[in-house]
Amino acid sequence: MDSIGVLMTCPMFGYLEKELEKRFKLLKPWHHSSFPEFLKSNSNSIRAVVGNTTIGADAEMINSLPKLEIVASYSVGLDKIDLRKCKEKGIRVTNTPDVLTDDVADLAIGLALAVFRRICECDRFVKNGMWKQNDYPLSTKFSGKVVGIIGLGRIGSAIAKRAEAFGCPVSYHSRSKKADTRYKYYPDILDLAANCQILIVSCSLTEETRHIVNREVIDALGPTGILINIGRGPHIDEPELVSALLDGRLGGAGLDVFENEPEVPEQLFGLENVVLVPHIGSDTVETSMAMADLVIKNLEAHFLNKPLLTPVI
Ligand SMILES: O=CC(=O)O
Repeated sequence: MDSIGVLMTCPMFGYLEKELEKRFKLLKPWHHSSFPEFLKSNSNSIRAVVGNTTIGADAEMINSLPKLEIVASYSVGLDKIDLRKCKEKGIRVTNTPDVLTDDVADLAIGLALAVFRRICECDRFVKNGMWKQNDYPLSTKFSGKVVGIIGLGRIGSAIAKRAEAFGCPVSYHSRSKKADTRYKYYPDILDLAANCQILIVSCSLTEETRHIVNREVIDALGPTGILINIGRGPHIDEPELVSALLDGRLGGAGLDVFENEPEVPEQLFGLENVVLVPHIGSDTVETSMAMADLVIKNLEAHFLNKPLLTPVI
C-alpha cells in the first residue's frame, strides 16, 4: 500500500502521522506555500484524504481530486466534509465514533462542575496568594440540578448517564423522541431550556442545528441557567451568548467550541462564570490513539476491499 497517496489536510496527532507514513505515501501540504498548488500538482495520486475538525474535505477539494476514493476523518463530527458531494461522486466516508464518547461526556460534566463550583477561579485565587487575605465566596451546588441535553446520541446519552450519577434529573430535545429512554422529551427546545438549569449542546452540526441555541433559547434558560457546549461553535449564536453573559441574562457558560476557532470573544475572558477550553473534548492520549487506529484501520480495510469499520457513506 505504500504507493497509495493519502493527503493529510493539516497537522494532526504525531502518532497518526507516523503510522500513516509507515503504510502509505503520506502527503503533507502544510510544508508547501500554497495548498491549492499542492493539490493541483498531486491531484492524480491522492486516493484518500485524512481530515479533521479544522480542515476536512469541502466540495472544492473533492472536485479537484479525480482519483479520490475515501475521506477518513480523524473526528466524529462530519461538518467539515461535504457529504452530499461525496455521495454524488461515490466517495466513501468514515469517522471515529464511540472511541471518544467517554472523554467528551467527561468534559461536559467537568465544564458544568467548573462553572458551578468556580474551580478555575478558585485555582487562580490560591495561586495568586489571595487566600491569605480572604476566603473564596460561596459557589453553587451542581448535584441535583436539572440537566437538559440537546441531542441524545452516543455522547448525549453518555452525558445523561453521568448526570444521573450526580442525582441530576435529565431531559432532552432532539428531532424525534427516542423509544429506548425514560428521560423526559421536549419536542420544543424552548420548553427544554425553560425547564432545565444546565443546557448541554451535544448534537451534530447540520444546517438544521446551526444556531439552534439563539437569543430566545438563551433567554428561556435565563440568569440562573448554565450553557455547556461540547458540540460545535456554530450551534450557538455566539454574539447573542456574549451579550447575554455580559448583561447577566445568562448564569454562566462552559465552552469547548467556538464559532471561529481559534478565535474566542475576548469579552468572555474576564467573566468568572465562564470557563473556556480549546476544543479538547477528545484530546487525551488514550482516545487520540484509538481514533488514529480507527482512521488507519478504515483506510486499510478500504484498500484491501474489506468492509469499513465505521462507515458514514
Ligand atoms: O470535535 C471532535 C470530533 O468531532 O471528533
